[in-house]
Formats: sequence, C-alpha cells, structure tokens
Amino acid sequence: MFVQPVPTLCRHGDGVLILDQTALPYRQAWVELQDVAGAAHAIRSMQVRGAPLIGATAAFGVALALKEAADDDTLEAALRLLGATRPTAVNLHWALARMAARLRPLPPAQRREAAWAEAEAICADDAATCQAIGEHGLALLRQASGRPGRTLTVMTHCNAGWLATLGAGTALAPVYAAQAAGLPVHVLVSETRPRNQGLLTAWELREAGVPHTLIADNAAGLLLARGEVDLVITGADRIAANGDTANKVGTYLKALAARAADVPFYIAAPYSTLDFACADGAAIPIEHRGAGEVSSLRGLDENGQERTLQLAPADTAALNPAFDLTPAALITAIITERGAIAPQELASRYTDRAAPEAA
Ligand SMILES: CSC[C@@H](O)[C@@H](O)C(=O)COP(=O)(O)O
Repeated sequence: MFVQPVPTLCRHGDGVLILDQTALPYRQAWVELQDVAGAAHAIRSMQVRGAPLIGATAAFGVALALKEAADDDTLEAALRLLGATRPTAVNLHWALARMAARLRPLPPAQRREAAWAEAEAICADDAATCQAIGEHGLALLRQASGRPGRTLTVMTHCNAGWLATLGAGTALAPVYAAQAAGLPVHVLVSETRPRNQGLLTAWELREAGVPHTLIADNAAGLLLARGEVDLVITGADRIAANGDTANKVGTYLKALAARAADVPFYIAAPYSTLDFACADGAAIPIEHRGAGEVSSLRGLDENGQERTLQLAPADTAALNPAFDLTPAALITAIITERGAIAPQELASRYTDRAAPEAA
C-alpha cells in the first residue's frame, strides 16, 4: 500500500490537521482546523485542493461542526456551508451526501462520534480507491511501455497525485504503481497556470523520488506532436453520464493535442467522480475564480522570500475559469477503482450509479 510521504490531512484530537497547500512548494506548513468555518475557509482558499481531498475535508468539517451541538439545524447549516465552498468537484457533494445519509437518521447524542468515524472511513476508502486506480492504470502503462527497460513518458496536468487525495492520488497513482513495480517512468508536468498546481506535482514527485520535468503549459502541443509522449493521464473533478469530463483548465487543450498526435489520453478518478445527474458536460458547473489569480504570480525572490508579483496592471480585465470540459470523444478511457472503461460505455455498464443526493 502506498504511504504518503507527507500526510495531507489527519484527525488531531478534536481538530483536524491539514498540510497547507498554499505554502507549497516553498515550505511545509500545517494548519489546525477547529471548526466548520475553518474547514470551509480551507477548501475555498485552496489550502486543501483536489477533488478527493476536498471531499474528505468537508466530511471532517461536518464532524467539527457537531462538536458544540449536534441538532438538526447545526447539521443542516454545516452541510449547506460546506456544500457552497467550491462548485465543480462533485466529490465534495458526494462526501457531504454520505455524511448526511449516515448522520440524519441518528439521534443528536450519537452524531458526534459517528461523524468522526464516517469522515475517517471516507479517508480510508479513498486510500484504497487510489491504490486500485494505480493497479488498473499500471496495466495500461505496461502495455504502452513496449520493450522491457524502456522509460515511459507520461504527461499530466494540474495535481492529481497524493497531495490531492488521502492515498497515492488518481492520475499519478499508476505512476507510483509503476515505480513500485520497477517500470521506468518519466513524468512531464505542465505548470498549470494560473494556480500552478504543476509545481505541487513536481514537488510531490520529487518527495516520492519519481523522475520528472516541469514544462510550460504551452509546450505540451509541441512535445506531443513530436512523439515525445507515450500517454497523457489527468484527474477529473466531475464526469458526466456521457463521459464528458470537467478537470483543471488546460486539460481540454492537452486532450486535443493528444488526439491530433494519436497519443492515448486517460482520465483517472474515483467512481464517486461520476455524476449521472449531469447528462453531459454542459450541465457541469464551472468555477470562476478571481481575476487576481491570472494577473499575478507567486514565487520566491532572489533572497528566497515568498513574494506575489503583479504581472498586469491591477485594472486589467482578466477571466479565470478554473476548469474546462473535455468531450468524451477525446478520452481513450476512464480509469476508476473498477477498471478502465471507454467513456461511451459508462452509462450502460455502470447502471448502479445513481445521481448523488443533494446534501
Ligand atoms: C485527484 S484530483 C483531480 C482534480 O481535482 C484535479 O485534477 C484538479 O483539477 C484540481 O483542481 P484544484 O482547483 O486544484 O482543486
């Protein structure tokens, strides 16, 4: 079983410790969440990010909310607050629906302990899910690697590794499985403007000892067209019934370039990321974030001090959709803990996938 080099989130007494991802890759900092407002802030401000980790944090947020009072009003207010933090990743709503289904039928006196236990179960389940995704993805990597000893080049986008989950990650789980199996892999990491989640991917791959190279987002097309990439794997925030997939903005351009270059393009995500309440991608809500994320850049200055630089004049109009939609037709297969499946087969094969209940 993959062990996270640094834990992303864990219970700490009657609080919750999170690795603050807004401090990475420059320093490791932990934040202790003590109440539901802190959990909601952590999700909204992206101290925690990545669909499965957002869901787990929201689940713990419910447990934090019930510390003082566990009546129906407190529970429902917590579900509403946490459910409104980020719109695109359906795992948030899935985790809250799971908490609601467990807690609503219980008398208030039994809810506190049940909430902690359910949140911890969500984390354990996610670790197992990542492990299974890794094993299914490894089979595809083995097929693609060809002759023994050849280094496989995998391109990814955003961060869908262990930092985004409670286990090995989703898109990167097959990479870690390959590393464990002795299959040589090199990862091309696109920086993922404007939030630069690629820097998180580079950091976590370095922590795990996986060879990798950071590229500018716009370099992906050239490298794909030149035949320098064996396959692309990204995560997902929500997958519609027809296989259209919402993921970090920039994913769609990689899928287009991969198709033009005849390179397989895979999505790796937990089964809980399927949302059959959305018939197609047009029904998936796309988060729009502040213009400041586009017009500024964070990094270290020449003295190693963290700084935010204003790239464009502050009054420059900027648009910041945080996710985009990749049509099912561009996706070779979707890898979940149940295996790899063509996106066009989701609805007919996964008939048990009911629409998630509103939390
Ligand atoms: C396993 S994480 C999958 C996705 O959540 C990931 O690719 C992504 O888009 C993350 O977006 P973020 O805005 O950083 O939360």
